[in-house]
Amino acid sequence: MHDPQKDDLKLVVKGVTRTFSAGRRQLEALAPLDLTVGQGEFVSLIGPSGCGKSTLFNIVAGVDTPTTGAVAIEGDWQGERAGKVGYMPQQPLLLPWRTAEENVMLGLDVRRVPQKEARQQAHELLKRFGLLEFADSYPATLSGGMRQRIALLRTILFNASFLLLDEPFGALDALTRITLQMWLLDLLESFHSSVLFITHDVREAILLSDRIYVLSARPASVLRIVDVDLPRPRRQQMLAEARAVELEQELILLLMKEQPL
Ligand SMILES: Nc1ncnc2c1ncn2[C@@H]1O[C@H](COP(=O)(O)OP(=O)(O)OP(=O)(O)O)[C@@H](O)[C@H]1O
Repeated sequence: MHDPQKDDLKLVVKGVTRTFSAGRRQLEALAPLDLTVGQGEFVSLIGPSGCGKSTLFNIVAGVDTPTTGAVAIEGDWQGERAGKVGYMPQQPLLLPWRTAEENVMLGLDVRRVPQKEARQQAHELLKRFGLLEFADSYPATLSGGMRQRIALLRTILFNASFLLLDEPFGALDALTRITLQMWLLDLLESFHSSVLFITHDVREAILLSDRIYVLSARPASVLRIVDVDLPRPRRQQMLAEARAVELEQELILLLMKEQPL
């Protein structure tokens, strides 16, 4: 499958379905699903629990294959997926025997960057994003928010150009979450990354995204595509402005229809 008109897109998901076999039962996780992410775009997926978001991520990352349909990264429908995306799963594992800096270096180790260069790059990144004082700390001594920052830097060093982030702030308290949202925006601005992002938090999706795909209950299909027409750079206070409140209401109403009682 080849569509030259879509070659300038970072990601094209076309007619993707995924059906799991659970014993003699068939479990349909994804209905035919289409979505795109443009170069440098931040796109969020929001939908009810268990609708199939992580399944879609696994397919885009190349960890799983679709039952039907296809995925293209940078216009390439056939090629190997692995290595083309920086994928941060819901519970990213930091290696407990490695310091924060050595964990950040992992993204480069996988790409076989020489140790000295990897350490230098990791060090620079920790410094640029305000984490240098934690460089020699082990994960067990870091707060949840700090661990997520380290995991995000590691993902960026693996592949900064296209990131799949599966609810990276889901387990954090509200204040830490807000701080990390702003930190992430700063990070992405430096790298001009394209991002596909999963969240359950409507306000988070509005603050960060250019576009939001609202997904139905399982099997996931696209209910609506919402353009977030708020200016950038984004600031937390914008969420109180009339347009943001309007978007929030629109999204909540859509999601409530999909939520089982
Ligand atoms: N390997 C598998 N075998 C069988 N069923 C699976 C498999 N992986 C996922 N599922 C099922 O597919 C459905 C979608 O799961 P998925 O984890 O993609 O949802 P999700 O939207 O990411 O959920 P959440 O929002 O809770 O993280 C669920 O019913 C899940 O039980």
